[in-house]
Amino acid sequence: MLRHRYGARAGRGGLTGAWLDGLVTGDLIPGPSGAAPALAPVDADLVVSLDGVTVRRAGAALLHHLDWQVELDERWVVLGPNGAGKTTLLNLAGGRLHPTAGVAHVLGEQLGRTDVTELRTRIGLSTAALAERIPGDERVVDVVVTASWSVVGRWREEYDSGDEARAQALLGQFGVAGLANRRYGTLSEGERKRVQIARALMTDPELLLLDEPAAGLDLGGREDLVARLAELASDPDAPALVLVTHHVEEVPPGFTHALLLRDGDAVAQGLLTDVLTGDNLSKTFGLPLLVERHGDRYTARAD
Ligand SMILES: Nc1ncnc2c1ncn2[C@@H]1O[C@H](COP(=O)(O)OP(=O)(O)OP(=O)(O)O)[C@@H](O)[C@H]1O
Repeated sequence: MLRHRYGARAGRGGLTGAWLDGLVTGDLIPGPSGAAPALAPVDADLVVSLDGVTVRRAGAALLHHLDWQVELDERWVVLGPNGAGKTTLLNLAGGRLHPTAGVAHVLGEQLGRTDVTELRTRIGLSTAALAERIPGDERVVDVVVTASWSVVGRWREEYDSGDEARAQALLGQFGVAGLANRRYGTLSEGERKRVQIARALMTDPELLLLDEPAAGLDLGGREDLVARLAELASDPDAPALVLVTHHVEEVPPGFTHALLLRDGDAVAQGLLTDVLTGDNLSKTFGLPLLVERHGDRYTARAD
């Protein structure tokens, strides 16, 4: 079992692992015997780089020839209707699945040519599928601390006081320190979401992927979570962030970029202020929408 090494992240200095040593832009990394050589990523600051990526399942393209790049200091929101391919994209960026076609690099590693077990230790992922696996009788602090060993459900793994202290601090960062000794199953949906994000941050990841973190929250819970994510987004030491949502109201201040997906295709992508327009959102959701910006927040309604 592979233990995460939290705190090992070397600031925001870029991906300077040995794999890049001696390589220049466009150099070829030798592939496995018989396989085509892989192109090195062009920029060491790229956290995610998709080049013509397609993901097919049961004959359907869940993602279709997608080009997308996330840099170290960027905070992305991925918006789109049900079935657009958002979770598929997060699972790809999280090293949970490989492209059917095209080339995907995550944290400098090419999917399909790297040990994803190692890669996953560098990525914080919070999805409904992972949340469903958390035992209801687990202590909240254990839900967070067990991320160190990539397990859900504390068993015989060993943790030291530093692990527990970090888990407590993260729970505090998300306003749920007082719940540390409660059973996870007794928490409200809003409290669970915050615990899940604290868990995803436990390993000091270089990339944090959040799938619909505000889903199921009431208005107060949503606003509280949006404020806490805005705080995270403004922290220069925070990992690169990718947040999936259906609602522009859930875009936290400080997020910098947006990708709009529909039926596995990118409708628009780039700077948030350029991308979150009525035209783009209307194409994405398939109905005429009016999008308004109020300071650093957005609203949308049928036009
Ligand atoms: N293993 C699979 N086999 C066949 N189709 C799949 C598979 N996994 C996902 N799909 C389909 O791919 C499409 C995209 O799924 P995905 O979960 O990525 O969408 P999404 O944008 O996250 O949707 P939602 O907003 O409803 O969560 C959906 O139509 C889904 O039914």
